[in-house]
Amino acid sequence: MTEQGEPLPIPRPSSEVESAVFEAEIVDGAPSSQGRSRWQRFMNWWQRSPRVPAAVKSWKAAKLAVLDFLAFVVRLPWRFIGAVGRGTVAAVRAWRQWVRVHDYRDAAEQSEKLADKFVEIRELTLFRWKVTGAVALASAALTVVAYVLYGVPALWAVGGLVSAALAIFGRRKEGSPGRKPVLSGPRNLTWTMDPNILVEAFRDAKLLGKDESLRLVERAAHDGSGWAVTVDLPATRKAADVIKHREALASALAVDELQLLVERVRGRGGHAGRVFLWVADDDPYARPPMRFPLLDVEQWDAWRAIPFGRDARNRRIDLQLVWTSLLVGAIPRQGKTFSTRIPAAGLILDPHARLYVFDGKGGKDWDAAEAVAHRFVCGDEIEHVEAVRDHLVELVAEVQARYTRMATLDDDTCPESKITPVISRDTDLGMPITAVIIDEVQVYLENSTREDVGGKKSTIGAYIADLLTYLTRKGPAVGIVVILATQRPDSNTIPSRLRAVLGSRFALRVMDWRDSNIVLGEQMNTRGFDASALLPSHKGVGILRPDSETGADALALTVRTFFMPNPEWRAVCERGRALREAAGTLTGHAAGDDDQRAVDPAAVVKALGAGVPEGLAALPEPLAAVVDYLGDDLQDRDFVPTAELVDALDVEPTMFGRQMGEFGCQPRRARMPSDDGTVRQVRGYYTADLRAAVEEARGGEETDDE
Ligand SMILES: Nc1ncnc2c1ncn2[C@@H]1O[C@H](COP(=O)(O)OP(=O)(O)OP(=O)(O)O)[C@@H](O)[C@H]1O
Repeated sequence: MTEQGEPLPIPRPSSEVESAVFEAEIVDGAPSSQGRSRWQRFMNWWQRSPRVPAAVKSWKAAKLAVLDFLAFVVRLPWRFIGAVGRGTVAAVRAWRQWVRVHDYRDAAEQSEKLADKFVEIRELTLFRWKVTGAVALASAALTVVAYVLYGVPALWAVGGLVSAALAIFGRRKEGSPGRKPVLSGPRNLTWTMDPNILVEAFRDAKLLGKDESLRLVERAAHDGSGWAVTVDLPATRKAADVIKHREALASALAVDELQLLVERVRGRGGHAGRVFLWVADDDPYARPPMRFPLLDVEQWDAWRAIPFGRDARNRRIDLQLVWTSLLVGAIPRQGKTFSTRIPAAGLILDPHARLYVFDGKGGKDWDAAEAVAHRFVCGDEIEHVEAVRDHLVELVAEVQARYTRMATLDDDTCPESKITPVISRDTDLGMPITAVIIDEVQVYLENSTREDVGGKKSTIGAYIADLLTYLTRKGPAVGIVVILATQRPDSNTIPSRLRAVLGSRFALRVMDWRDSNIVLGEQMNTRGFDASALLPSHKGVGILRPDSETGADALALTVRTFFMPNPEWRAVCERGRALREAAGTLTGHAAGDDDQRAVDPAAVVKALGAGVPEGLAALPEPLAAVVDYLGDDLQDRDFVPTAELVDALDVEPTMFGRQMGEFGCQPRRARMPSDDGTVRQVRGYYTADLRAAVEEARGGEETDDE
């Protein structure tokens, strides 16, 4: 793939499958319809007939068969020697057991009659030794006679017969104990030569049963910097389970799990049981940093997916931003700011995109963006937090205004009451793609300064969370893109109602699987994606879960982001400014205009309040999310099962239980009718307890305030 090639949002597991499709589609010339139909009938029969060997059904199959045959011929001598060795060991073992009368001895031992049978066993042992001696002498005599009569060829013939017999005796057979060395050699890469080892690895990883096997769709081939193979699982097994148990499979194949890529083959040529495996030759992420491709382009279009990084197979992964939003989470120093600057750079290089850049860290990571940002705040003092709040209020009002304006546009200009590329670039309409990029967003969200929002007591942090939730939920349709980066993605910091609407997620290394799930979504670790398994040395490497709305069909993938150090970032920002100056789109802070637009705060609060119950903004998480979810049910229902809340709020059950406990809400048992009409005991919360906790939380605030 070229650096400037078409975007590759979803890694496609096998180009082989694709090429087969193309071959079938290219039709050269047009034979007469009768001739063609006869030919087609013949081809149809040829392809489908079970009597025609698969190897002669297509060029590809024939090529594979020839390759298989050549590989078989090359491996034959080694396999023969191996089989003779195994046969010798097995034959000696069998003879030893026989000569020592093991079967008889064991039977006597089990019936506790060993002492009675001692004499018999001894006699039998002696007899068998004598037979062994007689056979050995007879064989030796026969060999000598053959040698005398026929010379050296006789020795070769005897040797050949004996070794063939041993090889047959020692051939690999399923379930033949004693033929397998206890300590088999390292498995890594041996499976590329012998598919049986791959099958064994699947069995060891408990992905196949004892009597099940794999079907090789494409034999192992070196592909890029690793080995690739495509297999079909037995009908009862799912590719999703292999992805889930990637770590077990990596262990069975004796490679680091970061080296093993497992993908389900989807679409044409794929099905739910077809798995593509790729095993990197070495650590695919321990390579020199990769230059950001957009450094070489003059300008970019924010509507196009932005080159974000490369996966283990070095395929470019692009990130679609319009219509979605992004949450980046990681522990410090893993590359959070650097990876957030990648999508930001794509937007900066589009002169029609407008940027709101807020940096809660207050360092110099983002200061170059000041030259292009419509609104810019850098710092964590109260005046900075207030400025962020005011800019977001302005933007919420802008979203409302955009919806109103869009309703007046004719169907040709605005066919779906959604922004289009044409609308976003029309300066008269004033609806450019607008990105809100906030680094260390927790600084603003955690600010607990009291704030009166529409006559109700709240905090600035909670208000900013509400504003961001609104922008993330309602903004995409009118061209708003929200990008948030944080080192604390827990539900106390980023309320679950905000997290739930952030479509794309990117988790660099985090402390444990819980944190990983908080960024990537519930249960992602059990589906094989855990950002705590990334190595500290893997800076800029994270798990990307693209928004399903953007058409990505991979659930998530590990990506090494492009690297853009400060001088290059600065150059991008300067180019963005020059582009805006040329296009006449440099506005706001960058153009020296920091005046806030006049906004009706009541209208904004009303907009936020739509769908948000009274006083919700003042409630701490996860209580606010519970109240938000229950709505009128908080009064109407008596009891809510914990499972229902955990499911609806997308929260981690243990942490949720602990947090609810802090508000005095302890889970209790209640009897509830289930779907099948039976009554079951379930754990959950009485709404009376929840209402009391809400009262307490609000009352507590008022007391604090006094
Ligand atoms: N894609 C990358 N490739 C190689 N190195 C990278 C990459 N991204 C980041 N780094 C390195 O990781 C270091 C930390 O990056 P960054 O400052 O973005 O981390 P952070 O998570 O934002 O840290 P903090 O939380 O302290 O702000 C950088 O100094 C950079 O050298």
